[in-house]
Amino acid sequence: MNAKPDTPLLDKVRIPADLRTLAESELPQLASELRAELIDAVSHTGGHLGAGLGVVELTVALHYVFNTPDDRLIWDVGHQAYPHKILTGRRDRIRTLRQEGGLSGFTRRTESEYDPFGAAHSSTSISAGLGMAMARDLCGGRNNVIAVIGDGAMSAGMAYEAMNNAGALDARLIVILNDNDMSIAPPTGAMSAYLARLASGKTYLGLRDFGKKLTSYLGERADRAIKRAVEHARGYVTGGTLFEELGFYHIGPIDGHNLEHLIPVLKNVRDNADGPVLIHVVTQKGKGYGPAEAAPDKYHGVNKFDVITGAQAKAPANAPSYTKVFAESLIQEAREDDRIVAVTAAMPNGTGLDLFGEVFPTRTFDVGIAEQHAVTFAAGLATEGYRPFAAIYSTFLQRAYDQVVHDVAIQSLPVRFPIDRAGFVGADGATHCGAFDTTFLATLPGFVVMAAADEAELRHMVRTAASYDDGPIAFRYPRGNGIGVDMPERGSVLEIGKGRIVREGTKVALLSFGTRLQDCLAAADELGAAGLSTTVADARFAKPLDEDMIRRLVRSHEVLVTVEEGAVGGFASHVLQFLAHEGLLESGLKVRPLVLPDVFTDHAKPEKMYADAGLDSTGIVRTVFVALGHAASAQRA
Ligand SMILES: Cc1ncc(C[n+]2csc(CCOP(=O)(O)OP(=O)(O)O)c2C)c(N)n1
Ligand SMILES: CC(=O)[C@@H](O)[C@H](O)COP(=O)(O)O
Ligand SMILES: [Mg+2]
Repeated sequence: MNAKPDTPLLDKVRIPADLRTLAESELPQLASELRAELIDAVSHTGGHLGAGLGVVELTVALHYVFNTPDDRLIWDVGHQAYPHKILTGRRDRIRTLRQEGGLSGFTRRTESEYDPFGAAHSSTSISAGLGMAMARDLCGGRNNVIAVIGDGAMSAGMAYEAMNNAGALDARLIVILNDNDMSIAPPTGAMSAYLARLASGKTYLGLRDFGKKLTSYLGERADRAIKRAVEHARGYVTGGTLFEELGFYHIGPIDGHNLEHLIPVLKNVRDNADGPVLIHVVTQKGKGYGPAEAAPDKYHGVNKFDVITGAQAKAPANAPSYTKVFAESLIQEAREDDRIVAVTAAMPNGTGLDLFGEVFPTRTFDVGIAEQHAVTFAAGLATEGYRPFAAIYSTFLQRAYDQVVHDVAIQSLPVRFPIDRAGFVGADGATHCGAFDTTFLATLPGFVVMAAADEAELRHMVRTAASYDDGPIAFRYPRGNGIGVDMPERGSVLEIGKGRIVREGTKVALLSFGTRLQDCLAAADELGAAGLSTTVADARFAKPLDEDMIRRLVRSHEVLVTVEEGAVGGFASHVLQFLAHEGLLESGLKVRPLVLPDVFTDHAKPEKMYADAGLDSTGIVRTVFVALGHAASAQRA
C-alpha cells in the first residue's frame, strides 16, 4: 500500500472559496498536491485518470478566477472532473468514486451545486451552457457560463450546432477547448488535424500577447458591433479561424499547464467578454504521472493500480471478453467476404474494431465521436452493396436513433448493429447502462434483434448478421468476459426468428433473451431440487419472435418467466403482445416478465446490480415461487 500523499496546501481547500484566498504564487504547489491526491485516489478506485491529470492546472485556474458555483462551470463528458470534485467539497468521498453509494465518475447535478449539468455522453456542454447563458440574460443575471470541451468531443455534430446557435445569438458564453490531441484513442478526422495545425502554427499566447490582442482589437469597453466588425475584417484579411467565422472571439492556443498564462487570460475574458469566446487550451492527457504519459491510451480508464509502478490490477479471466470474440469472429467473416466493413464512433478499442483495423485497415472507419453520422454513413455503405457493421455501445446508439429509424430501418438497409455494453456496465453507472436498445430497436418494423447468451452464441450471431441482407439486424452482448463455453471454429448461420430449448421440463418455463441464460439454468437447478420441473429456453430473437416455441412453452407449462437485461418495453413486451393476441393469456397461464427496474440504476458491482434487479438466479427462483403462491419458499429464496 502506498503512503497517502502529503498535501498541506490542499488540506486548506475544501471548496473553491478557500482556493480563492490563496496567493497566485501558491497555485502551482496546490496543483501539484491536487495531482498527487488524484493519482492516489484513482489508484484505489480505478476510473478515468488521464483526462483528469491533464486538466489539473485548468481546474485550479477556473475555480480561482471564476466565482463558482454562481458562475456555471460545465465539464463535457465529465470524466475529467475528478480534480474538480476534489476542490468542490467532495474530497472526503473521493475514494468512493464509482463504488456503490459513492461519488459518480461523472458530473451530476444531484451530487453537488458545483455540477450545474450532468454528463457522461460527450459534446453536450456548449448546448447546455448556451441554454444557461440565455436563461441568465432573460432574467437579467450577470454570472459567467463556462463550457470545457475536449478535442475529441469537438468532433460531434452537437458541438457545432451549439456554436452555430451561440454565434447567432451573440451569447456571452465562454468555451474552453481542452486540446490534448487525444480522444480515447488518438483522434481522427479533419477537425482534429485542423486543431493540430492551430495548436502548432502559433506560439502560445501569454498575458502580454493576449492583452495586446484584446486591447488593440477590442478596447476595454468597445461597442460589440465595432468589435465584431474588426473581427470580421481581420478574418477577411488574414483568414479567420473556423471559430471566428462562427462568431466566437478566438483566443489561443495557450499552455494549459502554465498557471501564469491561464490565470490572466481567464481574468481578461471574465472581465471583458461580452459575446461568445473560445479559448483554445493545449494540454497533455496523463500529464504529471509517468506511467500515464507513457501509455498509448494515456490512462484514459484504468483499474486499481500501484502508484509507484503504474501496474494495474487485472482480474484473472477464464474466458475471452465478448468484445474480443466479436472482433475475432468479424475478422473471420471478413476474410471470407470483402464486402464486410466496420464503423466505430471513436471507440476502436472498446468495440474491438482496433483488432479488425489491424487486419483490414482500409475497411475500418473511425468516424470520431459522431454516432449519428456513423449510422447514416453505414447506411450509405449498405446502399452500395457493402455489408457494414456499425459497432456502437448500446448507450451511445441512443444518440443515433433517428438515423437508425429514418436512414436505415425505413429504407430496409442491411446495416449490422453489433451492440456492445448491452445491459449493466457496473462502475460507469446509469449514463452508460445499455438498458434501452432492445426496446427502441425491436419496435421498428423489419428490424431483426438478437441477443447472445454466451460467447459461442455471439460468434453465431456475427455470422448470421454477415449473411443477412434483407434489412437491418442487431445483436447485443454484455460488457466483460464470456462464460467459458466451447467455441465453434466458425459461427453458424442461425435461422432467423428461431430460439432453442436448452433444458426440458414440465411445470415452469424460463424464457431467456440474452445474457441471463446461465442464471436461468442455475435457477432451474434450484427449482428442480424443490420439485418444480423447469424448462429453460434461449429465445435468441426478440424480433422476429419464435412464435412456435413460445406457443409450445405456454401450452405445456404452468408458469412462464421471461428474463432479459433490458428495460420494460423490450423482449417481454413483444412476448406479451403475441400471447394476448393469440388468446394464450386466458387459460390460467402465469406469466412474469423480468426486466431491468424502471429506474436509472446507479454505479455498483454488476453482481449487486443483478441481485437488486431480481435478475440473478435467486431473483428468478423467487419470482417463480411467488407466481405459484409458495410464499414461504419465496421468502427463503
Ligand atoms: C456520445 C459519446 N460517444 C462516445 C463516448 C465515449 N467517450 C468518452 S470520453 C471519449 C473521448 C473524449 O475525448 P476528449 O473530449 O478529447 O476528452 P479527453 O479524454 O481527451 O480529455 C469518448 C470517445 C461518450 N462519452 N459519449
Ligand atoms: C467516459 C466514457 O464514456 C468511456 O470512457 C467509458 O467509460 C468506457 O467504458 P468501457 O470501459 O466499458 O469501454
Ligand atoms: Mg482530448
